[in-house]
Amino acid sequence: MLKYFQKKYAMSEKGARDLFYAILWTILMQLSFMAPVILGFKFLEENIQTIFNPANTSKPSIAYYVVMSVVLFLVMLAVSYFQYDSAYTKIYEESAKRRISLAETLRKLPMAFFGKSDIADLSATIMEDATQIEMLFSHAVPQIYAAVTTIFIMGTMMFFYNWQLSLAVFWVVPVAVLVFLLSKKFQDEMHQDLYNVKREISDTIQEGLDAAQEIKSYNREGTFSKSLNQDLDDFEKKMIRGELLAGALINLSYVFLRLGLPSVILYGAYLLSTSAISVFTYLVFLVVTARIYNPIMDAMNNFALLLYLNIRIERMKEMDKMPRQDGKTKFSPKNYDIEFKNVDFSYQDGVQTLNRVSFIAKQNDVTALVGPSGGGKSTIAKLSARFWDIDRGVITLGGVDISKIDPETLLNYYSIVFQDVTLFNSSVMENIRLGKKDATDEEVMRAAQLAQCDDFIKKMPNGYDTLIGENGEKLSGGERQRISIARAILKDAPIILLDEATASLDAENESKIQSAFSVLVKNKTVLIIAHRMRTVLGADKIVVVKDGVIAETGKPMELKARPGLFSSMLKAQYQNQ
Ligand SMILES: Nc1ncnc2c1ncn2[C@@H]1O[C@H](COP(=O)(O)OP(=O)(O)OP(=O)(O)O)[C@@H](O)[C@H]1O
Repeated sequence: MLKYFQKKYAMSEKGARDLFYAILWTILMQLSFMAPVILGFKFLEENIQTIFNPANTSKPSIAYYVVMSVVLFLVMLAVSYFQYDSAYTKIYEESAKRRISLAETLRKLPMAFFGKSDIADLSATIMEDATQIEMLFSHAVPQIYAAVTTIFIMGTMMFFYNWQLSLAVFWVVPVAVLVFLLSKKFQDEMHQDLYNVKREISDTIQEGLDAAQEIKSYNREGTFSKSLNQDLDDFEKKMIRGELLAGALINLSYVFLRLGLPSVILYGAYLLSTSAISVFTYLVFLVVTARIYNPIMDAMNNFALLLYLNIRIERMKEMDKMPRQDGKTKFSPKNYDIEFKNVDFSYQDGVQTLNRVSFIAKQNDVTALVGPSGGGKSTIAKLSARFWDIDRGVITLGGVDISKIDPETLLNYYSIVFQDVTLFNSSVMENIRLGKKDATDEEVMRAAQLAQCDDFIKKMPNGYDTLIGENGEKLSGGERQRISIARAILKDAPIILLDEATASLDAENESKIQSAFSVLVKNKTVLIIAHRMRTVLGADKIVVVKDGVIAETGKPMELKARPGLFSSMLKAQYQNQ
């Protein structure tokens, strides 16, 4: 049973055990709530017998019923407390743990996962899905199991008491359940459909927010909001249509359930007229029938909710199954050479991006990755810091296979200066301090000076305390990159991954960035995606990448002298200048 819960509802072992206890206590609670009714009937039976049969002088003991009532009341209180504790407190604890574990999973997922499922979707899974599932396990699941068990127990007792009247009570249940199940398939499809549309809409909104600048600059606001409105309209129509149809089917099954009471009234009256049952039995069945359908309806409602949430649980299982990037957190490389040995890599199955890539980027050397666009330069640079895990071959840092090292530990050894610099809406000081959390203000300022940031920062209204706006929108491209270089200088990691700016910078910015680079790369292992002649020719080693394979490697002057891809690229660039 516990294993079943764990697997079916993607729960931890403790969570499954807590759910089991929550169900058990809910059953006990429902049974304890029935006990006073039974006691009441017993009391009535004894009194009615005295009314109908005056010869029977045995008086019921009032004291007995008073004591029993008090005892039952205390039992009900105690059981309710345990039910509440197990169904709410414990289940909410599980849910909090589930959120933390999802967040932990996210941290350990390879970057590849984030390409496929975007952030809006992931945060929806963590917050929204986890909240819905929390509700489900604290309310719906214990109630479904408890209702089914309680009704089974009550039904059996009633059949033993009077099987004919019990048939009149229960014939409606299988019919109603059948209609309900018929709607299940339809509801499943509808929910999956709606859920997908909803995800698409949040994706569109997220995309719109991310690309707000582009949408504005290309005057595409009208088109964007038109397509969003269209999606929202579709969603609304689908939802109304789905709700109406599902609602109609569910109501039909409720109508069947409601037919139970008239059946008991009519059939009971008939049995009474033939003296097959006593007035008391008739009364008992009328009272019970009036009450028994509500828990059945609740169970069906909860079951519908469970169907809806199945899709969410499946998605959580999907995330749990993703391969995680783990590894040792203790790591001491003997040097900072990066070596690729026969590395194969693909972003998607069937499309090989890198094919048997082998080269060494030596410590204290600048290794330049050059080659045509789309050849795989950025991929190589990112793989060297384990942004993704490779398909075949090995990448080592100081002789240690990086796939065996925890990604966060590994990243401590890298400074990454790419074009897509992420800046935060806080002060310039804090943005640079990101390179080294505990750096003093003096250290930050010194790094900024070395990265040639000092002059433009001092011109800002509040100097280092100026807020630089969401993603640094108040800064120019060259200034943003210099901030990111300052971060890297502050971090002072032994390996530098650099993506040289492709956008044309003005002469002043260009020369400042060059001097900032030269400070940054001193005595480091430098892997640079190079676009400019000056950088390419100044490198210690060139690795030419084309269509995912290494076309040539060597010193710049050697390659220049030799006919090949590099020399023809050089010629082409000179001709363009
Ligand atoms: N996240 C990704 N998912 C799927 N495919 C990708 C991804 N990133 C890159 N690619 C593909 O991998 C191939 C190599 O891309 P990569 O960015 O490494 O080339 P590059 O040489 O750095 O190009 P450029 O000089 O234009 O930046 C390209 O075909 C690209 O479309």
